[in-house]
Amino acid sequence: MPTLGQNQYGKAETRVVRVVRDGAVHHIKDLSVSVALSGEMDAVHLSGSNANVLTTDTTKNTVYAFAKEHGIDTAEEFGIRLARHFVTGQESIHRARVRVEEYAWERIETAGSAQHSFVRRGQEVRTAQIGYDGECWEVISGLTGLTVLNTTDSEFWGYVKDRYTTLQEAHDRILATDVHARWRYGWSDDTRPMPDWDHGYGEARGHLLSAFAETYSLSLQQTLYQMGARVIERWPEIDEIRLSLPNNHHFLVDLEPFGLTNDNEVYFAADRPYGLIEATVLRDGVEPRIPTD
Ligand SMILES: O=c1[nH]c(=O)c2[nH]c(=O)[nH]c2[nH]1
Repeated sequence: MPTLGQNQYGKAETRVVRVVRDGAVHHIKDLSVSVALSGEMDAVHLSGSNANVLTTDTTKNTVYAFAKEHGIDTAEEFGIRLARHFVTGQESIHRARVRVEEYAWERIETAGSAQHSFVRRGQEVRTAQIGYDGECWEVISGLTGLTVLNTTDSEFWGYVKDRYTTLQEAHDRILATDVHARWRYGWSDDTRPMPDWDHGYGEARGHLLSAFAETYSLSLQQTLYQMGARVIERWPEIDEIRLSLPNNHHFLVDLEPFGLTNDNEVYFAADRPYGLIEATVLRDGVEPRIPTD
């Protein structure tokens, strides 16, 4: 009989919006929560007994009930509360992974006094992944869709040239990317105080942006390393960071047919294909744990 390998189950992408009404001033949290549980699940796969199964419908309901009962402070705190509940609440469940995406809303400031209108903040999404096995915690926070661009201080030359190479060397190019970053906290033991998740997010985001802006880049790879290294050097709570950076190519348009020069002024922004530059940056002596895919 073939062997059952790794398995997990749960409700994916439960969308929960929690409104807190502080008089006329309202606050909003908008999350997508994906739960994956694993444990003693041989029987459900092999014999069809559901006796050990906490249903995915229940995991969805728990997300909504916890939003009401405990509120949503940070994505990380909410994920930790859920993971703890599933692992400690059911004997058959040994491990929980909770992934959270948070969509940021900003208040629309108006002349009047209304405090209940919001606008989505760009494409940026905050992410958190919580792992818990009943003993150790693993918190990987991050962001996607943070789009950045430098109009100078970027070169790319001196690369391998084979018979298929046509790329022209660039001594002053646009460098643009959509930052996808995941960073892993050293915190894993809940007898120790938890990091301040919101503060950590602000620190990591700020260091990523300042390193992107301040690096004179000879390749996106070099910029990536500088961004990751800056987070590791400046934020001691983070042990590992993985960055995935698409190279959003900006090609100079040939204006010669129109009798015009193009002195690094007019570009064609290509959306695909794109170079994809990915790497992990680690604190010295730390083992990598963030998945590479
Ligand atoms: O920063 C870059 N790194 C590359 O590896 C690469 N390859 C390429 O075609 N353009 C670029 N730019």
